[in-house]
Parts: sequence; structure tokens; C-alpha cells
Amino acid sequence: MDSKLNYKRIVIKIGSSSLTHAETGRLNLAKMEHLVRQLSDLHNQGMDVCLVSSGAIAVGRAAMGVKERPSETSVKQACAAVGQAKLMMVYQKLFAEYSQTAGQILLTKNTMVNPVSRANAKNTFDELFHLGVIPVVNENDTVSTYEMQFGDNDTLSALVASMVGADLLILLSDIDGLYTDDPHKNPEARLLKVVDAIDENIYGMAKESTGSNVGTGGMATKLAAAKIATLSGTDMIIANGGDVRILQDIFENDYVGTLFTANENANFNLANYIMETIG
Ligand SMILES: Nc1ncnc2c1ncn2[C@@H]1O[C@H](COP(=O)(O)OP(=O)(O)O)[C@@H](O)[C@H]1O
Ligand SMILES: N[C@@H](CCC(=O)OP(=O)(O)O)C(=O)O
Repeated sequence: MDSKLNYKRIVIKIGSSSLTHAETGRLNLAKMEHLVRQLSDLHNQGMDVCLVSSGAIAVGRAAMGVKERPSETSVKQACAAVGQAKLMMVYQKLFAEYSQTAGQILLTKNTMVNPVSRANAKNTFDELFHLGVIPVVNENDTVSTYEMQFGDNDTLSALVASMVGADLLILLSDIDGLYTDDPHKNPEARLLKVVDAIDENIYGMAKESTGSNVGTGGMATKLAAAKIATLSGTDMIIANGGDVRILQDIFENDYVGTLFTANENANFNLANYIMETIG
């Protein structure tokens, strides 16, 4: 691999808007096929690969003809129950085509908050990596109630990256990276290529607005993720998942996106963070 980057364990998060067709909300199978191929190739290069995939609610909505974005928890949960199974069915099929084994891990806030559950989840990840399996992670939306919900997979993917000691977290989004302002609202907004410190100025750039009918959190949750990742010693990149071949470009260090550099000196304690912020 002709790369300046030397990552051994990576977590990649893909959002609902990148996995589904905007017009119908149904799965973009060609995109998933490309994604799985890229991940399989990274795995074949010797990296531990973990995918955090959103899309359960969006795919369930499309399958059941729920046109409006649901606000009621029970409707979201029902959509997720249908959509998650469909998502995994497609992932299993595609990974099998590339001779890879995928496993499903569904996490809740409770899993992260409870030290015993968290240790169990970590052991499962470690064992899956050891066995050469690619974990496919999502929030367990069908049982996460409003009060105990991450709600966005950006934060979840950063907590997973921290828990498994990943060197790199990649958030594939519907946008190239962090701009100085929401580019859908401000045409003057500029893309930032590298962020070494996530300060008030940076937080002020990220708006919660999302660019799609299926995304959650906008840029604000991506910055929350960047904070967790970088304090955990994990680099984080936001890149556009419009063409997932960008993953290859990232490892060849030739991509457009925003890199948040790991803070190697930080003494981040995942357990404390969880108790203070989400517990
Ligand atoms: N400063 C910013 N830079 C880039 N995007 C921003 C910013 N502030 C808000 N956004 C919005 O965040 C959206 C990406 O978040 P989201 O819709 O949750 O995507 P995803 O489903 O890919 O996770 C962008 O489409 C954009 O409209
Ligand atoms: N867990 C939810 C996704 C939540 C979420 O973060 O969505 P997104 O903003 O599309 O990454 C689902 O699978 O539908």
C-alpha cells in the first residue's frame, strides 16, 4: 500500500443519507456494494475494520411506506426493527461475496453506561477482530427509549472507536467535511482541511441542521464525535460518502475532507466521560 498513513484499526461510520436513495428512501445497493468492497479490501490489507452503519429507520420507513419522518418513538422503533434486519441481510450477502465474515453488534446507551455491559461489549469486539470478523454496529433502536438513546451514530461511532482503541475514525457524510458554516445555507462557507484543536470557534461553525430527510444531528454531533475520538488518541476524518471510493483515497492520503488530529497527550477516561455526559 503506497500510503503515508499507517493505521491498523479503523472504524468507519456511514449515515442514512449516504446509504439510501433520497427520492425513495430505499437502499442504494450500488453504493453498499462499493462500500463493502472497499472495506473488504482494507481488511485484506491487514487492518481491523469496523463499520458503524445507520439506515435502519430509513430503510424500515421505505419498506412500510412511512412517508413522513416519524417523531413518535414507537414508530421509529418499529421501522428500525424491519430496517435493521433488511440492512444486515444485504451486508451479509455482500460481505460473503468478498469472502468476509460480518457480525452484528447493536448497542444502547445502557451498554455503554453499565461498566459490566461495556466490558462485555469490548470483549466481543476484541474477539471478533481476533477472529477476522468485520463488526457491523448500530444503535439498538428497537429497545432504546428516548431518555436512554444516543439518537445519532456519530457519537456512538466515536465511543466505539475509543472503546476498541482504533487509530482512525472515518465519518462518511453527505458533505465534504467541516465548513466554516453550513454550506447549504451559506455559499461563502469554506472547507477546513485540518483541525488540531476543537475550540469554541470550531463549535460555533457546526449547525445541528441536517442536509437530508433521513440524517440526524448535522455537524454538531460530528464535532462531539471528533472531541471523543481525538481525546482518545484517535484521528478522525469527515469525508463525503457520495462516492465511497474516497476510502481508498484516504489511505493513499489523497482526499478532500476534514482531518481532526488525535491528541496524543490527552488522558481520556471513557468510563468517566460516559458518567459525566451521557450516564
Ligand atoms: N459547519 C458545517 N459544515 C458542514 N456541514 C454542516 C455544517 N453545519 C451544518 N451542516 C449540515 O450537516 C449536514 C451533515 O449532517 P447529517 O445530515 O447528519 O449527515 P449524515 O447523515 O451524513 O450523518 C450537512 O449536509 C450540512 O447541511
Ligand atoms: N440508528 C439510526 C440512525 C441514527 C443516525 O445517526 O443517523 P445518521 O445521521 O443517518 O447517521 C438508524 O439506524 O436508523
